[in-house]
Amino acid sequence: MSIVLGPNQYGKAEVRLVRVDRGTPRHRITDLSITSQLRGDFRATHESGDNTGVIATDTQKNTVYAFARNGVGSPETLLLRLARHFLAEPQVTGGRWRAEQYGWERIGADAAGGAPGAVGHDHSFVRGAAERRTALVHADDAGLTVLAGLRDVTVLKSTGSEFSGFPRDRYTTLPETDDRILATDVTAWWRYAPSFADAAGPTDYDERFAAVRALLLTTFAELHSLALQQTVFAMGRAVLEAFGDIAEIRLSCPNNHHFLVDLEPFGLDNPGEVFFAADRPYGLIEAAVQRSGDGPEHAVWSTIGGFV
Ligand SMILES: O=c1[nH]c(=O)c2[nH]c(=O)[nH]c2[nH]1
Repeated sequence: MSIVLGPNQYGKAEVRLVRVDRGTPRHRITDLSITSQLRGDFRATHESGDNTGVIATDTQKNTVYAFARNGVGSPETLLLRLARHFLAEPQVTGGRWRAEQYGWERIGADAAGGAPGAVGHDHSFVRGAAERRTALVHADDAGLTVLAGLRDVTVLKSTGSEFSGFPRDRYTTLPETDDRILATDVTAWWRYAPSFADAAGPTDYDERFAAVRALLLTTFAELHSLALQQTVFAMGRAVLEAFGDIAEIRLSCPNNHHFLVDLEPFGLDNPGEVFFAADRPYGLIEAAVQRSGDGPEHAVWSTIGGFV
């Protein structure tokens, strides 16, 4: 038996990049965390420390900043530029480039009765919620694959959610309910079919991201939910029905339980108004929503940890 090197990749993780577009007095900021990882023929460095072919992780980081000098565009476009740049080196045969984008809102943008025209301060911002936009470009022998997604989009509906009809055994204590709070932090990744990037004209990843996000949220809001599982599948199905060039979508949604507090000891009723928001344990509902007849699992999914 001999010991051999298995799959490997390397690069710089979480390169923090803030880009200010100051072409007009009304600045725009793009705040990203980017991870670049290369795959290919890196046997020599692992086996003998021969770094002849190793593109230093420091160089990968610097490339991110240098590319940002000409503008970032969408996270997907920046990642595609990075992928194509590194893939031009003969020893690089694949890789994974990943971005998380943090939201900043203009200060004053939410002020009631604002003046017509541009809303919010020109160059002062307040960091938004925990929500992040995500993007990933995966390269292997089969070519480039683009995923887009979002993380930790916290949503809650105060009615329009039930949970009943589940089996009861000697360990079941959960009461059935026909009216509960449904709350979750939506994390989703969707995979663009090659036809999305191949369409005539520039691919508008920003516009598509906004449309998918809006559809996920309206579906959450409008479906009368009999289970979080039903809501999760409906959100994914709505996206695939609306966009033929999205091949599949995967969702991961914790059930952020809100338990009705028993106020009877205080001589009070509680008609669905006072809740205890538990943070753990939580249900965790995950599903891939796919088109029937699609082939085996796409290789990109094995590169994303902690996801169905
Ligand atoms: O929407 C739900 N799905 C479950 O599977 C489940 N299990 C549970 O205890 N509460 C809920 N809610």
